[in-house]
Amino acid sequence: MMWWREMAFEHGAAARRAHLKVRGLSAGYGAFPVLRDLAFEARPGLTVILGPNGAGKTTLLRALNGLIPRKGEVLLDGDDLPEKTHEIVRGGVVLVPEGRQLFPQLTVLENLELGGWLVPKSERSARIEQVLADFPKLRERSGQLAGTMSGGEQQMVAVARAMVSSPRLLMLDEPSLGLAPRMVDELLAIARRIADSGTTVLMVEQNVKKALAVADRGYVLERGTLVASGPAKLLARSTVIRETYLGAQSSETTTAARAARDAVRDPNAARPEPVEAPRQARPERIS
Ligand SMILES: Nc1ncnc2c1ncn2[C@@H]1O[C@H](COP(=O)(O)OP(=O)(O)OP(=O)(O)O)[C@@H](O)[C@H]1O
Repeated sequence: MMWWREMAFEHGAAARRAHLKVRGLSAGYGAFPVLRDLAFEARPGLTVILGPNGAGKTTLLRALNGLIPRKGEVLLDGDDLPEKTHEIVRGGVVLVPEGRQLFPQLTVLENLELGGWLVPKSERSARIEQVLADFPKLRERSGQLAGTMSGGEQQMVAVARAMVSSPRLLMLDEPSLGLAPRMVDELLAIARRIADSGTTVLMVEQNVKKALAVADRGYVLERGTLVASGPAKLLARSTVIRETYLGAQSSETTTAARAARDAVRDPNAARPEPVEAPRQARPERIS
C-alpha cells in the first residue's frame, strides 16, 4: 500500500463541504484584461480547470485569492467572498500557488507551522499533528530542510501546509508541474482524497488526462474564456478535449466549431447562466 492511500483527512470534514459560485468574473493586470465574464462553480468534490499556457488559469486562482483585483460575483456558500487575501484565508479559502513557495531554509515542520498563522494558538499544534497523520511521509521528514526535498515532496509539503488551516476550499495551481509521472499520480490522488474528505478542491492542471481521471467536473479555459464544461468523465470523451488536448484527429477545422458542437453540459447543474461554447468563431486552433 502506498503511503498516501493511508491518509485519513477525517477531521470535521462534513462541516467544510463548500460551494463556490462565480458569475461575471473579470480580472487582469492593470489595463490588460485576461479573464472575461467567467461563470463557473466549484461544488463539493474536485473541480479542474484545464487550458493551454497563457489561458488565464493562474490569473483565475489569483483573482479568487485576492492577489489581483477582480470584478463580478464570487459566492462561497452564498456569501460574498471577501476581496482581501487575509480575509479570504480566514474565510477558509487557501491557495497552493504554482511553484510551491516554500521556505527552503526552514524544515518541513517549520513550513507547516507557517500554514497555521491564522489558526488560534490553542488549536495549532493539534492541526499540525492531524496533518502529519494525514501525510505520514512528512512526519518522517519533519526535520528535513524543505529545500533539500524532491519536487514532489516539496509539493506535498505545500499542500500539507495549506491543509493546516483546515480550509473549506483548497485551490491548487498545477500541483503536477515538473513532476515525474509517479509523483503526478500521487499528488492527484492526494487532491482526490482531500476532496473526498470534505474540503472542496478547485485545481488548475495541464495534465489533462490524469486530471480528468480524478476530477468530478471540469472546465476548459482558452484565452480568458470558458469554452466547455461538464462532468469529468464526459469531458474526457468530448471532442474539444480529445482533439485539442489529447491529440485525436477530426475533420472539423476550428476549435470554436468543435467546442460549439461538443461543449459538455451537466444536465443536473443548477446554473442560471450555463457555461457555453463561444458564439463567435475564434481565429485558430490552439495547439
Ligand atoms: N503579473 C503579470 N502582469 C502582466 N501580465 C501577466 C502577469 N501574469 C500573467 N500575465 C499574463 O496573463 C495571461 C494569462 O496568464 P496565466 O499565468 O494566468 O496563464 P495560465 O493559463 O496559468 O498559463 P500557464 O499554464 O503558462 O501558467 C498571459 O498572457 C500572461 O502573459
